Amino acid sequence: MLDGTEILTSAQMRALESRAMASGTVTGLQLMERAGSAVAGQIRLRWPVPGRVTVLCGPGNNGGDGYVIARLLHEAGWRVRVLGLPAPPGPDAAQMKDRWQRIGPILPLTRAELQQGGGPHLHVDAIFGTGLTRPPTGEIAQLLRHLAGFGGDLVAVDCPSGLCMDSGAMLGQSREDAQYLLRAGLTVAFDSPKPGHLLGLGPECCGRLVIADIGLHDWRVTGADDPPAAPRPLTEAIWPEFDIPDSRRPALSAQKQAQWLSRRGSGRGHKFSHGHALVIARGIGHGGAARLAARAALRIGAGLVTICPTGSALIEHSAPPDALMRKQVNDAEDLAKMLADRRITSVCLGPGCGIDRASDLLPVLLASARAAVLDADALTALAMDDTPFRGLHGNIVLTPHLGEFARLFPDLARRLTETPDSGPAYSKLDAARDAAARSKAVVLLKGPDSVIAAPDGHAAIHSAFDIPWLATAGAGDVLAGIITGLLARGLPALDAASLGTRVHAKAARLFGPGLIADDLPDLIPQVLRDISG
Ligand SMILES: NC(=O)C1=CN([C@@H]2O[C@H](COP(=O)(O)OP(=O)(O)OC[C@H]3O[C@@H](n4cnc5c(N)ncnc54)[C@H](O)[C@@H]3O)[C@@H](O)[C@H]2O)[C@@H](O)CC1
Ligand SMILES: [K+]
Repeated sequence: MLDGTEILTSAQMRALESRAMASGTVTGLQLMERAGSAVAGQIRLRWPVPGRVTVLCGPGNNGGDGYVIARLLHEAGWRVRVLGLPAPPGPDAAQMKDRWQRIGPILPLTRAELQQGGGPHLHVDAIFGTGLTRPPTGEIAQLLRHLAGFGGDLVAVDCPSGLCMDSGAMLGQSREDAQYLLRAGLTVAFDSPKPGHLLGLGPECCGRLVIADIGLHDWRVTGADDPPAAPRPLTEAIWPEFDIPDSRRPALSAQKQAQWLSRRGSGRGHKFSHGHALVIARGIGHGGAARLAARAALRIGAGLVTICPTGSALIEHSAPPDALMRKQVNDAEDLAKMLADRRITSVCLGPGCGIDRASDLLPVLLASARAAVLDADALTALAMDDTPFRGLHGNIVLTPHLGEFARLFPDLARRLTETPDSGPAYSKLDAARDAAARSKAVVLLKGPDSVIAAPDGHAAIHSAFDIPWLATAGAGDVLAGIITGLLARGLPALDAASLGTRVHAKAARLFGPGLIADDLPDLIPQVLRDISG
């Protein structure tokens, strides 16, 4: 199984569809037929015995897809009831509506009508898709509330209605305290996942996400000679159930990352050709986090890894792994001396290191222009600085969780907590990109929906809602170590952060529930075997 695919925003998706239609090769009506047919096909695959279905059709093209689904399911022997609006939709959806009306009636799209449906059956939500721009109100809001509470089989067309496809927020509802959430068992989206499928409330609302090919691939971005309207920059989704299409990103694709991991070199390589990583530790009694990071850096393939506590704490690090080197770093002067050795290719600062020590060592580390991961206490130390981003550069990875992010970028974090009253709502993707542009470093904003963004706007989303057991003490230290090891091996920061996030999550998936952070590093070899296959 390969995992990783391009993500398009709603605007990028509309631009892609317009390019396809402008080419004269395909019409909007044909795209709508393909979209509806993809959803009907998924329904027939998963519910092979025709039953009863209510299709809820909204005012636009999402509703148009709904009329196609109704017709195709009717032809397949389903008993179909359609609820829709009296106002005429756009020309394509209007044609699809007409075709349905030759088969059956359209009942009012109201909560009262929905409740007339009788016993258990399937519901198809084709009310709003990428065109949602404001919170649903009035009768439709009432109906969505009812759908949210009813717990039957719900299939969403493109997305559950009310979800902002660019952010994963429910418009008009706070992220922390949503009043109602549609929870589909299945969401069939078209061409590419959108950020909202992967971020925020998206995964919870979408259920199983299927991306249907509707034949738009030839109009994707291909290279420098694309017209200016081309959708870019591209983002990458990393999600357990996707296949990788042939995506042409400047950053390494997941597939190329895997090839990079398994490259063998000339056979004459020595340990320094795989880099030398330093992991800064602290005084006595605080070494666990740094040891987790160092073990992970070794396992991901850094040629050498040296753990650097204060002199008094060296003894604490004498236990295995014996492959780990130890060297005392008592102060900034010691670190400067070590970094004079150009064979040291990356540094991990933060896990268990202490805020004061991180503050002391940061200026020397930044002045050395070394690739580095700044995690945990190093992020807090940065946030306490009057000029927190001075000296950061594109080969540094900042790895904040939301709390640390709020300390470093309070205004961006605040925007994330506001209740969105129009779309596209401000997303975690926007926040990570803004933070990367401001700090000039790569930002890995951690969570079940991790976003990795570079200062130039390239970004990846890693969705890991399926592994809640990864939220365990020390898991972040292991991730910092993995990324440090990849940086040591020479991988650019955006790729090191996205590949590191992927390896980390895969290790957690392999282990399953009951995981503790100590288990993760030793699972890395198996993950590497799996992904470089
Ligand atoms: N454009 C195309 O060629 C294709 C579009 N497809 C479908 O079309 C959808 C997008 O269609 P549309 O752009 O028509 O948008 P939607 O069908 O998502 O939205 C319908 C209309 O509702 C209005 N609206 C937005 N928020 C509202 C609110 N809170 N209350 C009431 N009305 C509101 C908007 O003005 C919009 O025109 C996609 O999600 C997909 O399902 C597919 O058929 C594939 C082809
Ligand atoms: K929908």
